This record gives sequence, C-alpha cells and structure tokens, in this order.
Amino acid sequence: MARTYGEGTGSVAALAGVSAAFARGTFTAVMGPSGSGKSTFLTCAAGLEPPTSGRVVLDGADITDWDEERRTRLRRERIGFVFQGFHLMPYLTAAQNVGLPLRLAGRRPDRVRVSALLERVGLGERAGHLPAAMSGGQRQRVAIARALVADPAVILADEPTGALDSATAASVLELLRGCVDELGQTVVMVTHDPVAAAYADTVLFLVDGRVAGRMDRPTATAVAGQLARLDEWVA
Ligand SMILES: Nc1ncnc2c1ncn2[C@@H]1O[C@H](COP(=O)(O)OP(=O)(O)OP(=O)(O)O)[C@@H](O)[C@H]1O
Repeated sequence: MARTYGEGTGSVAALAGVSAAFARGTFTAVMGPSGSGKSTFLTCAAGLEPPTSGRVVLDGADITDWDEERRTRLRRERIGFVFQGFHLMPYLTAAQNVGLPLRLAGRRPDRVRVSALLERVGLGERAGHLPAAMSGGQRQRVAIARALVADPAVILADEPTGALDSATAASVLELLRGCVDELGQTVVMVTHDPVAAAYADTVLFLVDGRVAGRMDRPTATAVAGQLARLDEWVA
C-alpha cells in the first residue's frame, strides 16, 4: 500500500509502497530511520486512515473502503493497541481501563475475564488502582491487558518500551512474547530498539516508505548492524 500526504509539488510519499502480511501467531518488529514511514504504516494498518492506494486486509476482511464508523467499530473489537505513553484513562482503575474497549463497543466487560487478564500481566493485586498509583511498567502491563480484552486479531504496538528503563522494558517484551507463544496472538511492533526487536520472530526494515529488508530470527547485534547499514544508505 502507499500513502501520500498533500497534493502536487508539496506532497510527501510517507509510504511509497509497502507490502506486508502478518500470519496469525507471529511477532513482527517494524524498524527504520526517522521519517521512514513506520507510524504511517501502523496508522494505515489500523484503519485509522485509508492508504492512498493499495489494500488493507484484516482477519480476511478488506477494510480499505469501509466508512469511518465501521472502521472505528473494527478497531475497538479486532485490534489491540499499545502505545509508548500507555494512553490509560487517569480516572479509571486498572480493571476499568482493561474493560474499556468492550464498554466502548457496547459490551459489558466480564469481571472474571478482566481479573484473569490482570493476573496474567502480573497485576492481580492492583485491579482497583488508578494509573497515577502505578509505575510505568505496571501501566504498560495494564495497557497490554486492555489490548487483549477483546481477543483481537492483531495487537499493534507503537514503541511500547520507549518510555521504560531496560529491565522494565524486558519484562514488557517478555509479556508480549508470551501473548504470541501462549495465546497465539499476532503482534506488530514499531521500535527503534534492536534489543526490543530481537524478541520478534521477524524484523521488517523500512527506508523511505519502502520495505528495505527483512530479518528472521533476529538478534540485537544483527539488527543493530543492519540499522547502521540502512543509516549509511540514507545518508
Ligand atoms: N500528516 C502528515 N502530513 C504530512 N506529512 C506527513 C504526515 N505524517 C507523516 N508525514 C511525513 O511522512 C513521512 C513518514 O513519516 P512517519 O511518521 O510515518 O515516519 P516514522 O518512520 O514513523 O518516523 P519516526 O521514527 O520519526 O516516528 C515523513 O517524511 C513525515 O514528515
């Protein structure tokens, strides 16, 4: 798919042509220099904005031409989001935050399921806490439980460890890895961090809005080496 912003001579091709498929139960990291189109890619994949050309297929359904209302419903029910800044509602408890996507979709969150998810992310004891009373790592765990609550087709994570220290980041990444290995979830994660990317099965490298490379079974060292080569290429 491709995505252009603006028209005529002032237009920018944020995505020039990216073709990617994410099989169920896989963990993919998306990397690339600043401005390479990673955020645009996630935005289009999430159905937040339609691509200028190309198609977006989620769970077997081509959502490209769906209207905004239908795409919003799809995002609430079929996509889990995890952001760098957690995006929790400050006046809702951990349990209420986890249940929120279901409430927004007009469904009543099942207490047992919400408790089981909080237990799964290691926060069984903190269901009644507000985000302000939790550490960054704990907040991100709440966000991951929230991303799982609707049993989505895919979890899209945008720099999920960008605001965390390395030990906390490792535990969050292990949690995402567990979602894939133990729950069969599909995770697509944008990251700048080669250590984070090494938790994925595959790394997709973007440069200038195109897929410039792909690495299976990545290690942090191999990813860092590849990024350095891409930077030289861009420079
Ligand atoms: N809404 C917009 N209007 C105009 N240009 C945009 C818009 N969004 C992105 N761009 C441009 O598209 C290109 C790709 O941007 P994008 O944010 O997708 O890159 P990125 O890889 O996520 O960057 P970063 O790592 O810095 O977050 C950039 O040149 C950017 O300036």
